[in-house]
Amino acid sequence: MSKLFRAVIMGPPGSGKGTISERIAHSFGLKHLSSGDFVRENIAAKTEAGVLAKTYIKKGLLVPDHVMTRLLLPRLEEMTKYSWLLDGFPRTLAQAEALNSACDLDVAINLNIPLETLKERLQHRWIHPPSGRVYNMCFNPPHVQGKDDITGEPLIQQEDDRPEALVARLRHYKDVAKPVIDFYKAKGILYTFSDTETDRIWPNISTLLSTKISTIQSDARCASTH
Ligand SMILES: Nc1nc2c(ncn2[C@@H]2O[C@H](COP(=O)(O)OP(=O)(O)OP(=O)(O)O)[C@@H](O)[C@H]2O)c(=O)[nH]1
Ligand SMILES: Nc1ccn([C@@H]2O[C@H](COP(=O)(O)O)[C@@H](O)[C@H]2O)c(=O)n1
Repeated sequence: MSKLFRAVIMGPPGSGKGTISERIAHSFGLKHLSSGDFVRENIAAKTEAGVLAKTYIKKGLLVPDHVMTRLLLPRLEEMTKYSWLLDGFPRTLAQAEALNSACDLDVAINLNIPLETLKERLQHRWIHPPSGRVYNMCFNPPHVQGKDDITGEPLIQQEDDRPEALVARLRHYKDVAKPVIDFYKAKGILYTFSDTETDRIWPNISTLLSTKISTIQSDARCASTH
């Protein structure tokens, strides 16, 4: 039986986590678990955690660790039989430690994208909330402006993408990201990718994952024959 592969992808708002996660899920057959989409589902469903989370997101702040951990860890327990890529969690050291107590990770991908690039991208981001599909008027525009390619339903811009909320998000992200990056660096599983374009980063991430996943599968084959 091949060993399961578990990874997280980290980076500031607008760094391309969702975009790259979709490519990874499609290319390597991993389940893409978007913590942001999961939070938005809970907000839409008006769950207790969702109502609480909304009060923080409206101010461009991170949702408290205990709320995010209480949301995500039971979701991961449903995924014990799958290889997965977790997007947007952990965002703090407390979240990383909680995740570490629940499961072992093989790779932590860290996207290092310049501030001006992030601002530019998020000003042009449009999403289709029901599906989570993400568009960008400069990078991947919808076929019909303002409409989702699949359903034709209206696209929206997220409240926390507004320039005034974005400044708070980016400042807050910087404060909390470094201990998480150091945590995974110390574990020897951190891989950082720096560029302004996803299409230039993608081949390097694809090569890393091809190498890591084939190594894990060959180790599992060796273990099963001994
Ligand atoms: N111009 C440009 N836009 C990009 C590129 N990569 C992604 N985008 C767009 O930039 C925006 C942000 O990308 P996402 O994948 O949503 O980034 P994220 O890290 O998931 O963002 P958060 O959900 O806010 O954490 C989206 O509108 C993407 O379509 C790129 O290489 N160039
Ligand atoms: N670990 C996390 C993940 C998400 N949030 C909040 O949800 C918002 C949307 O998440 P994206 O990954 O789509 O950006 C995000 O802006 C945070 O407010 C969080 O607090 N902690």
